[in-house]
Amino acid sequence: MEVKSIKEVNEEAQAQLDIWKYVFSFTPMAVVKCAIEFQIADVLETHGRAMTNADLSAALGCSPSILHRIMSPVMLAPWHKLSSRALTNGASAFDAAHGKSLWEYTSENPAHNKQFNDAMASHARLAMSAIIDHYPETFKGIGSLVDVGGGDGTALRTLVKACPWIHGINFDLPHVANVALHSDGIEHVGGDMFEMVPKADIAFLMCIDILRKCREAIPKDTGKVIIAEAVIKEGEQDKYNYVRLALDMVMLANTEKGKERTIQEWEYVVNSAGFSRYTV
Ligand SMILES: C[S@@+](CC[C@H](N)C(=O)[O-])C[C@H]1O[C@@H](n2cnc3c(N)ncnc32)[C@H](O)[C@@H]1O
Repeated sequence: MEVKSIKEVNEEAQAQLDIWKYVFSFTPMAVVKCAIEFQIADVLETHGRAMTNADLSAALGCSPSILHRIMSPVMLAPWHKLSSRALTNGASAFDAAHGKSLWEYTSENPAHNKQFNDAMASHARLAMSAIIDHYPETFKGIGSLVDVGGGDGTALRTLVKACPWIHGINFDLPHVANVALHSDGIEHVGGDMFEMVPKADIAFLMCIDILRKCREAIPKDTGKVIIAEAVIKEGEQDKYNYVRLALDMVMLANTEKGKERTIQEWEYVVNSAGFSRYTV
């Protein structure tokens, strides 16, 4: 395995951070558009004094937890918030725009499927390389690993290249698994993760909501689930928080239930799925 110096790792992390900032630079405008659509300024003006998140969401008829995410001070900076009728109904903004979920849309549009998978692959390449650089111990001694929602298999290709002792199972929806590139040491399996996850020593997730199924897929005593996800740090202003919050807006806009989570929310999700221990 190629070993990078701390300076190189830090420089790469900073470059990735800069790129994420440019990629997501549109999100404050989306938030402002939402604030205008909600007429938040008018609601506050009419109310005549400061409003709590609970009062404001009640006045707007929208979900308090979504409003809280949109109203996050870091994302808002000088302005305010986001939403749409679709969001208050619980469907994603993507659904509202296209009349179907992102996954239905990609399954029916091969060109968009390719574009989306390519975009995810760019993310996977960077994210997996960073994970391997920072946590090489995690992958020692693993026989098999299933990447749940693994897209075109780029994350696994990166992992198996660095750790050739691992047998990789790339699991995604059939329309994604069927067009994934062949690669030695990796098998592609198509299916719905809410129904079953292929058996392996380790389940790896860069997207979430199916922890319970992952728990069933791994050995009871020795199995692990590795989750590569952001942890939102409320009240803290470290240099990555902008990216985490922007990613949360992307989830809000494109998925029905997807979100980035605080450590307390992760704790709840992990405990609810029946896991007794976790390490962050
Ligand atoms: C946000 S992408 C993440 C891709 C990749 N893991 C990464 O982080 O770069 C989510 C992936 O989950 C897949 N997916 C969505 N719903 C699924 C389901 N019900 N069963 C299996 N895969 C699903 C999508 O096709 C997509 O490839």
